[in-house]
Amino acid sequence: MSSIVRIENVFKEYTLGTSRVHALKDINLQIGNGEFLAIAGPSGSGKSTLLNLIGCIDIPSSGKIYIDDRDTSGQTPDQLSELRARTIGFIFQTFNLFSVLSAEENIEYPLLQFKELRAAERRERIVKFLDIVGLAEFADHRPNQLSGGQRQRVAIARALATHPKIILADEPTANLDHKTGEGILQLMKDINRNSGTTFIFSTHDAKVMAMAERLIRIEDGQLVGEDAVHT
Ligand SMILES: Nc1ncnc2c1ncn2[C@@H]1O[C@H](COP(=O)(O)OP(=O)(O)OP(=O)(O)O)[C@@H](O)[C@H]1O
Repeated sequence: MSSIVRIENVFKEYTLGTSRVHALKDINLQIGNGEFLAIAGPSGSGKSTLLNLIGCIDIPSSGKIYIDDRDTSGQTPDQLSELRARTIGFIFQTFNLFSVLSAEENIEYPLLQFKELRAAERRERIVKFLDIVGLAEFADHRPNQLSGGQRQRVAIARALATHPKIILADEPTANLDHKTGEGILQLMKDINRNSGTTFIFSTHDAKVMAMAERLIRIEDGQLVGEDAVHT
């Protein structure tokens, strides 16, 4: 399996007033194309920081990150945002949908940045991904007309619509009840199996961890172990 993400000797520090926070300390990690991987750890352990670095939302203080064999260090902000737009889809714990847009408009929104995509192709993708997440009948509903689980399904469709190689999900089930959260994880897993899209998600929920195929543990900014999960 080729690596879609390669992290080498990555450190991340934040300065807070006069003190320094060592959020990540010497992280080394390779993630294969098509993996379904969970990053688990307590609050403040560095999960979001790690996801933000993989997502090229932030850059390491030192060390290297390769995404799809591209070295992300030394790239301009424009090059990084292009890499992000074409390679990575994001799912957030708070869904982050536009409240004034319908489900289908939310899914279309990231597609508008790709000038080569014509309206007919955008429509095709909206219909396809609404169907995959089981919301074909809710196309014209706004977020406040949808349940939490349905909102996260719209967010999944939106993340998939750009055909990313990697989907990053920071605590995707944190605002959902257990049953709904498990449904969301199962949907992500089905999509991973059917499409080969790599999924990397963070969680501190044991039930969600149990659904991962690979589980890495982070504590106090360091990787402390890995479980192979058999599913
Ligand atoms: N922008 C920032 N400025 C200063 N410190 C930060 C910043 N972002 C994160 N930190 C610190 O870095 C450490 C790791 O935070 P991070 O958000 O990555 O943890 P987490 O595991 O995602 O936690 P949670 O589960 O609570 O979201 C924490 O000590 C946090 O306070």
